Amino acid sequence: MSATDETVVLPPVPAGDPAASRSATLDAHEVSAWFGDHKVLDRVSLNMPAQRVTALIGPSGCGKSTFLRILNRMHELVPTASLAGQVLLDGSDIYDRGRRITHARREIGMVFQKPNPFPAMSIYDNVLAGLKMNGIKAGRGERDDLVEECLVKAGLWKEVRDRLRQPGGALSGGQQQRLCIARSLAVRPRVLLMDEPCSALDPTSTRRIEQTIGELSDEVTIVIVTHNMQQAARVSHQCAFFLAEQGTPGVIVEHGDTDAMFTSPQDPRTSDYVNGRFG
Ligand SMILES: Nc1ncnc2c1ncn2[C@@H]1O[C@H](COP(=O)(O)OP(=O)(O)OP(=O)(O)O)[C@@H](O)[C@H]1O
Repeated sequence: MSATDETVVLPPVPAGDPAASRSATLDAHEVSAWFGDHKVLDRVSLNMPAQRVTALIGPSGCGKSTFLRILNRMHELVPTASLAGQVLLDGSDIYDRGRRITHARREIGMVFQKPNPFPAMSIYDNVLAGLKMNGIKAGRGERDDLVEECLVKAGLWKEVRDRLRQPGGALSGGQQQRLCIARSLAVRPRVLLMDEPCSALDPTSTRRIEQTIGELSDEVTIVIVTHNMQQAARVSHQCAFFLAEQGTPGVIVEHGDTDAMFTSPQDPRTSDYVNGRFG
């Protein structure tokens, strides 16, 4: 990422209930994707409601990460990549020609599989790193408040409040991942995408991140890719089961309320997958 030429101000914390209002609904409509002439997703539609956690599940290679990256315009960073369809953020298409790519990425943040803080940069500066990249101005007092706000929300404040000037790289893996979540939150996104955020973490750190996801879900829409069925059951409100059968592009076989997907799936392939019979 690079600094942008636009200068914007930090979206205000809404008065009253800060949680309620920035979360937005994301709607994927008939999304198809290719790498070169290899089609990897075929007309995938999914509604990801505001203030809800949506889990994307399915075997390796079925297109979950590609779909996730399409949701904040990261797919187009791959030179051979192309796509069709629409992604609507509260009704407006993030791929509209008049819409800046930086705007989509600011509104729709991403947390990756491997924690990727800037290791030599202080914890404090790590949280604020996204502001500079997005050309967001904030005064000193505002920055201090924002660092505390985001670290509290990411569930890290109590552990680092006395060492904010120490390097981010000195934290444990789980703490680094929560620091990355805090960094994503600093630009006040409306949606947070998480691509297997716990796969590099131990069980204790994993449960701590899951707790953070639960705490955040009121204020930011969360879409998470996970291979861990217990995790999908624990953290998500709804699930979408992706599958790419015998070299065909990935599709959503079934989606719906998480409890229903796990207890009474409609499609036998979903049942087989959530019960660990393949994948
Ligand atoms: N940069 C790329 N260039 C070419 N093909 C790619 C690229 N990234 C992914 N693919 C292909 O797209 C298909 C979907 O991959 P994707 O990573 O989205 O699946 P996934 O379900 O997230 O898999 P996993 O669970 O293993 O991460 C696969 O066939 C993969 O090989």
